[in-house]
Amino acid sequence: MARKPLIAGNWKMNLNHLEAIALVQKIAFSLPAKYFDKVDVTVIPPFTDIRSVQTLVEGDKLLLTYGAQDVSAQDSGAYTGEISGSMLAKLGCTFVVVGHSERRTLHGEDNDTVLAKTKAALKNGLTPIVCIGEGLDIREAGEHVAYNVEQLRGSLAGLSAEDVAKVVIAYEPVWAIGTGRVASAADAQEVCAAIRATLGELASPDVASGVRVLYGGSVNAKNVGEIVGQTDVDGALVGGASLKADEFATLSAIAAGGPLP
Ligand SMILES: O=C[C@H](O)COP(=O)(O)O
Repeated sequence: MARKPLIAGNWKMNLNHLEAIALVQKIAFSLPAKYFDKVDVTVIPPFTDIRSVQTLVEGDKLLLTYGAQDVSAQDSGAYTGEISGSMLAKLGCTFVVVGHSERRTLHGEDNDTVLAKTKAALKNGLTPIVCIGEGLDIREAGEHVAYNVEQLRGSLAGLSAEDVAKVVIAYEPVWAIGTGRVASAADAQEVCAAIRATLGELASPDVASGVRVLYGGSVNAKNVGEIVGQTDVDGALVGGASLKADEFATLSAIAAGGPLP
């Protein structure tokens, strides 16, 4: 099944709502409509920026989409500081990142939490970008494939095949995030292929062939071409390089197969 590449820019805790508007305007200006036939491009700003991004995207009829970096597992109620899936859906979000390694590590999110958040996203019509990835110790021990398969199984446990078909998976080796140390294209392919095979077991080979599997970790305009050129890599979850309009537009264009903007 042909899978349209997805480039998702995770801004993390960067840019206020005014800076967000400026960045989205610049990206939209740098990436003309013709590219969007061949690549989906989304920005994932902090919660406080989303309403401003929504107003801009809807007002100017931009073709890029947007999402959130996290979602509560709960529907509503006494959960101070949490943001629900229905709130994000109301803001027109397409995607929500769940289980990013920074949430797993810094906020103690385990697979059960990630699964609950994945379900909350699906329940509200949001596409979860479910993140998995191994630390350096696991990689050096040569246990990275088994580790990622186990994390994937835990994060999607019990989902119906119909729901598995709706998710995006992001493989982000923790040692490659924000370090400038990108996994080789072969490293990315190895794990992304194992992810797809596991999705086939969890749902069906047909479902697995339609799910987008992204790579994330120090992706930039120089390395994105080789990475998304791999059979089982369908795009990228981009951190640092997504904060620079020119670079993000360029790497999106490369993922679209060119030409450069
Ligand atoms: O969500 C994005 C990833 O954590 C990658 O971040 P990075 O591109 O800055 O390494």
